[in-house]
Amino acid sequence: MPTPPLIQVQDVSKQFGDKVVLEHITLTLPSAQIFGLLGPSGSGKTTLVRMIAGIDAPTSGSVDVLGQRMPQLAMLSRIGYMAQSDALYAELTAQENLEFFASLYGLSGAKRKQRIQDVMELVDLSAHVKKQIHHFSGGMKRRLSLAISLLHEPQLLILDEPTVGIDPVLRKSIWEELTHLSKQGTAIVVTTHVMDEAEKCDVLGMIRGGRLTAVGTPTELKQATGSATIEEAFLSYGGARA
Ligand SMILES: Nc1ncnc2c1ncn2[C@@H]1O[C@H](COP(=O)(O)OP(=O)(O)OP(=O)(O)O)[C@@H](O)[C@H]1O
Repeated sequence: MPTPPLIQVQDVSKQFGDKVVLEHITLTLPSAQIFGLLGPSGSGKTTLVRMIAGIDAPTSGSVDVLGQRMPQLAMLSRIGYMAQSDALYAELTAQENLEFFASLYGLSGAKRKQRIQDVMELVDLSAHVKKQIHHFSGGMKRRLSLAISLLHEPQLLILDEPTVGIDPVLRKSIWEELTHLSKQGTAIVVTTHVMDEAEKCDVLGMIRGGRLTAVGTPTELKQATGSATIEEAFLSYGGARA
């Protein structure tokens, strides 16, 4: 049997009440790579990635991940999701937050300890594990949220604007890690406003007003529009300045 595509979004539309937020989105991502979703504020990026993560369901159309129809509870252990706003317990320490989420993912004992140590090193927060979250800066909370999404070594990692509020040095190291994870076989879906991040994706989808206006590698999208930069390509596909 042929391997199913990693992600198959088929004619997906989404409405909230009367408001149409996504219209007829069809998108196939065949295998593990870094897929970036670039679009202005309010274009529907979060809505689309939430459906790929299985947190929300389409109004019409279908979403399949690794051959499984979404949303599906059993897929949660294979997907890591980092939302735009941090879902952390402010009264607990970083360690306690990590232990809580690790137990949700069924991690225990030595494995749990090791994974917590690894992900905290990765986001450069090892020195702050004993600190309560309400003492964390915005950037530290983002980094902890990223660490949590990686705890269970998901096959598919979905990151909604992961580097907002993170300084350029750490942003670079996070992107190096995403590239490293991708090379090891983790599929990554990331939403962004930032053009230099978009350049680092293997494939980009441009979204505007709930419609996918273009999909291709950064080079393909620049060539197709005769643009020197992704920002120019994005503008020529009708995007407002992101
Ligand atoms: N639960 C909801 N109920 C009603 N409208 C919603 C809901 N969630 C999202 N929307 C609307 O859907 C549209 C798309 O929102 P979405 O958050 O997906 O955009 P986005 O591209 O991720 O924006 P941003 O970059 O600002 O996060 C917006 O107009 C938003 O107000």
